[in-house]
Amino acid sequence: MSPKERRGVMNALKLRRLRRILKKINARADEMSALTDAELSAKTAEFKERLQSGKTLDHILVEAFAAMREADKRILGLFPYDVQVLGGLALHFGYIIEMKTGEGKTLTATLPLYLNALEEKGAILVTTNDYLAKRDAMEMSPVFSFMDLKVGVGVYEEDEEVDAKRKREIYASDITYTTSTALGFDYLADNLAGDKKGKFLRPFHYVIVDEADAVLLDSAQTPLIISGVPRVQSNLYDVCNQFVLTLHEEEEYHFNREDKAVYLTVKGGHYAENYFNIPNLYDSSYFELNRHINLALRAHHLYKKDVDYVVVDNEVKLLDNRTGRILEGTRLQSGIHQAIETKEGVKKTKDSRSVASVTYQSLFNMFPKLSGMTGTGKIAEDELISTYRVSVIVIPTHKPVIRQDFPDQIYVTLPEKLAATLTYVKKLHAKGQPVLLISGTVDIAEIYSRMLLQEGIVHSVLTAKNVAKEALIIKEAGQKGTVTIATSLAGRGTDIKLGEGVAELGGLAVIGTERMPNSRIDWQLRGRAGRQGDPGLSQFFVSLEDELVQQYGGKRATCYFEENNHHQRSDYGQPLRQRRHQRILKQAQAKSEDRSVLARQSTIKFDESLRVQRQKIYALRDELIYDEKNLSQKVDHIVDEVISQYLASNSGLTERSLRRYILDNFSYQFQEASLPVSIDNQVAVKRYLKSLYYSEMSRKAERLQTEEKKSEFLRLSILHAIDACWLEQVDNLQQLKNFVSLRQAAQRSTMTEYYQESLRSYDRMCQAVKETVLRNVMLSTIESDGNTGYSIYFV
Ligand SMILES: Nc1ncnc2c1ncn2[C@@H]1O[C@H](COP(=O)(O)OP(=O)(O)OP(=O)(O)O)[C@@H](O)[C@H]1O
Repeated sequence: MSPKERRGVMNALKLRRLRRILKKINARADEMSALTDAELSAKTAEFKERLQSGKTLDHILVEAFAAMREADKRILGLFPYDVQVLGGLALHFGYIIEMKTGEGKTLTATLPLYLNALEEKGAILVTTNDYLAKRDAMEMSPVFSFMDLKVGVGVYEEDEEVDAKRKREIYASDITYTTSTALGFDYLADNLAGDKKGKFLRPFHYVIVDEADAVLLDSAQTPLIISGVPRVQSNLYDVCNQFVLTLHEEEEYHFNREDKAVYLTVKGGHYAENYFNIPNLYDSSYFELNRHINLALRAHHLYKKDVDYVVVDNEVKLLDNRTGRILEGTRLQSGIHQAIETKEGVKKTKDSRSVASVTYQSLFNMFPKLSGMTGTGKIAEDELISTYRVSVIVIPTHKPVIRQDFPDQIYVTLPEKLAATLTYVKKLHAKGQPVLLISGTVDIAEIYSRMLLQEGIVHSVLTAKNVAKEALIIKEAGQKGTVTIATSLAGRGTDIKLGEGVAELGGLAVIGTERMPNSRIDWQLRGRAGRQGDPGLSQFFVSLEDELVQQYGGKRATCYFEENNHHQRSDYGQPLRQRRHQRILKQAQAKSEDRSVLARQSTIKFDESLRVQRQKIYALRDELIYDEKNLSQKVDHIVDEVISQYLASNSGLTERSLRRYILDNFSYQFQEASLPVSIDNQVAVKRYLKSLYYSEMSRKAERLQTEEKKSEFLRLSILHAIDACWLEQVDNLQQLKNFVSLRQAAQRSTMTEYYQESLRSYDRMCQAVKETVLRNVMLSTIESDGNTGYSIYFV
């Protein structure tokens, strides 16, 4: 049995189990429809009671689905089809469901959301953009309120100030519609809170991720980052920029375009040692220099002006290379932005460091129950299983898909492809068939737009600039005679209904102007036609000059292109018909997909130690925030440990060094003429240092007056210490990651090295936290405002 056949059998088996439950749900339909409105909505309270008395979700599953299905019919006028109930069941059981576009995923999700919200721990639906989150929440909330459940929306207007109290209300809702980005940033913000008042999230419970493959895989490369305090600006940018200008490719540095990797060769390493007059570039004392050389190399070779960024008004601004738009306010992290600024000779901005960051993998893996919906999940199942431990079920369509997917038309050059696409569009347009032309980038979309204008064909262009407006336009893309040009992101998640008489013309025609970096996106694009059993067609036009082929097509494709890239060919303008060209295309796409999988795996591996450390730190913070007992004892213990450690590691203690230690850690005003202990008597020194601590604590206790305030003071002292040291550590790990990737050149086992070093730095951080706690309690000042309030100033 081939892997594909095996998957088919597995899928059928999974569906069989769900179908048995579906049968039971169907059997309850009449009983539910006989209920009055009041009786139906009272079901919610009844289910909750049953859960409280020890029943599980699976006990009430059949009845709850049947009740919610009836509510959907009464309130929304939509009775979920059998396939939607199957989809809903799979979502409840923690699968990612593959449901074709237009099959009604929004309605499907109401069933498992309802069931899982009954446990009163919250159910979250995550979509890809604000517009969809708001739209789905608005459209579905009538049925949830009818069933006595509250709906919250986790996305806000751009200028809206949302405080923790309001967020707490939103996340306390039974069902929250939000986006992956909003949820990620909220998670980080919640864990930066200094007290209970600032916390707003409940522990994660159940989530459904819409467009699961896009969120869980494609976006998973870019972590969400909250940036903060600027790092001290380095002057190494300029010297390293000068240095890399003197290097020769393949001599002193190696550049792999496919892997997007650039690094010094062994010879380059020696050259750097000579250039900077240092003994060993890879020694840890030259960490910063090495890092800056790496940054400069990357700035020069991996980031292209006008492709990856533009320089406007003496500022480097990043471009979104999928849409070609400027990403306002977005900056590259960890010094690469500054390295590009140096390369372009513009003024360097401050290099801010990341205060907190999380990847989608870590975020969604925190949910005890994760499920998702997508039009194209099966292709990526292996990766979804290995990364998220969720498997995929393909849900059959309500009506058979009758869309025709034609084989690609492949041309040698871009102009041939453009001309052929235009001819095809004109042919379809002449008979009134609506056309949706989808391009990979804004540039190409604009070229097509100009060509259509020259032909006098009226059309709309959508480039994902204004999601809400574009949703309205794309809704109309199925009307007779309509031509719409869109980038692959524009208008997704919007249903395209066919206009009158369009079905007879063959339905909507989706035309792809290039193959996308992965076949899942191709299928999503095709899926915009032929929804719910509508007729439709899809056709891709491709050239050997396309980015995908150029980058991943290999030598044979490049040679063939170079030999045939001229007008004199007898078959100029004709599509290439040999099978080998289809094969080249397929292999190029497969290679591009493999690269992305590898890149994601590497991100996950790097993220692993950060994830483990972050969870420990966040748990520690929560313990401090919610559980304040025995803080005094805890701090006593920490102080004792720090002092012992200090004495143990300073056997040759002098009076001068002890004085310095006291000034740095115990009191700025320490002025006693002679120390009242013998420096050789460690026990006495320790006793003396502790006495300094105790007397300072009693001074502070007097100021703070109540036990409650004293406890608050200690809590803040620890929290500040953790936050300050953790901030360093996040930044450290980021730097370490860059540093270690650089060492890949030296063929060491980079991951092992990274894990070992990150563990060591974590231990160092824990020690630093304790030392900072001591300094915080000793050196902080408390100012009372004359009434009952006071402010604490930490060092
Ligand atoms: N059970 C149903 N009965 C009648 N109409 C339905 C039913 N379910 C969904 N629909 C309609 O089908 C259309 C498509 O729904 P929806 O946009 O949710 O599909 P989708 O699967 O989410 O699409 P996309 O993949 O674009 O997100 C909507 O107009 C919806 O009202």
